Amino acid sequence: MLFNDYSYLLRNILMLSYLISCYTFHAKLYKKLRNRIVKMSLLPRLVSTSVAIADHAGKLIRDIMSKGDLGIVTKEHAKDLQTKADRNAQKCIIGSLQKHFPKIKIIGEEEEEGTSDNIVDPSSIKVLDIKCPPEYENLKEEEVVVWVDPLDGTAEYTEGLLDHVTVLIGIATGGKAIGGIIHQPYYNYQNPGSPLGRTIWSTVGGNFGGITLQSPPSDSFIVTTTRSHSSSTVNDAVASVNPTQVLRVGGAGHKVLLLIEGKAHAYVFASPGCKKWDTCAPQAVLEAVGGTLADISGVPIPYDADAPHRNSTGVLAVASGVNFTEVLNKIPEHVKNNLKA
Ligand SMILES: Nc1ncnc2c1ncn2[C@@H]1O[C@H](COP(=O)(O)O)[C@@H](O)[C@H]1OP(=O)(O)O
Ligand SMILES: [Mg+2]
Ligand SMILES: [Mg+2]
Ligand SMILES: [Mg+2]
Repeated sequence: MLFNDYSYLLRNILMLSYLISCYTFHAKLYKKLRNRIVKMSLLPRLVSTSVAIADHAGKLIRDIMSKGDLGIVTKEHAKDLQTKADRNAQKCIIGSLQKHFPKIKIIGEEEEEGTSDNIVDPSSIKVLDIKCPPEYENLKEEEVVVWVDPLDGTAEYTEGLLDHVTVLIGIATGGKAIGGIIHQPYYNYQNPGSPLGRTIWSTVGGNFGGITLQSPPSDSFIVTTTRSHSSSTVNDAVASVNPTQVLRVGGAGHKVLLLIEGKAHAYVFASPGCKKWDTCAPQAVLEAVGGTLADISGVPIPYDADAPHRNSTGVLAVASGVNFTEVLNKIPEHVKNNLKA
């Protein structure tokens, strides 16, 4: 009896010391990771944190779709939709960015402000191997503008074209896009067994991750453009660059991923429909891999806090290795002038 009591006590002591050592180990690891992220300069810290935030927003987007009540409303016109997923993802992204970076300027597509629910837990932030170009080593929060599109490809989301959907977080300073996060919440959704969703990140002049750069075929010229916001000017611009194939797909983020993965040579959108939150993150990711994105006349798009939200002069982008000027020179004057008017 006495022996049993002792062995019971001994077992409990061993168990308790095991639990304490596990706790101490994890607490030390957590502290080490936190210290690493706190010691990083602002740009890599903002990119690493935004990757975790975009992943979390992607989960919210999938949850809303799986529950089936999308809460669709129209905004400025019949083809300008908003769902509960756009609203909830925006609240999560803005709330989380404000909590971690209180002094940065954040401009989001939707009216929703950040809330304290669904804030990204610091333990979900992984320290990624992000290179900070030397000119941004001493960047301050007050100098940064973040353009947020909580759900790009809303029309396609409502129609079940789920791989067209992305979450876009674009980081800008001095009017330039310098970092981007593109999260594709439904990547692989048609390949059960493969990991669902992926996140691509970049710093311009630094590095990128989450995607493998591939060159488009050299014996064709594939153009990607809108599927849900077409017009005669949009179609004239596409025809003018003599495509061998036209991929009409949704979302600015999705189209730029096609350029990076070698599935298209150029993205041509001669329409004032895209806004700064549609292009900032895609531009930063595309430029980090050697591609180019500007307006339909080749003029750089400004990303300062006071820049007009609308990209009224359209979008023209090419994959890495494609000559931007050659494509630009084929865009007719009447297309450029239509957008200037
Ligand atoms: N006419 C428009 N009205 C509202 N949003 C537009 C319009 N044209 C483009 N967009 C935005 O730009 C993205 C890319 O355009 P498209 O898919 O037509 O090529 C769209 O997914 C949409 O972003 P969002 O879905 O975030 O509202
Ligand atoms: Mg929208
Ligand atoms: Mg968008
Ligand atoms: Mg959107």
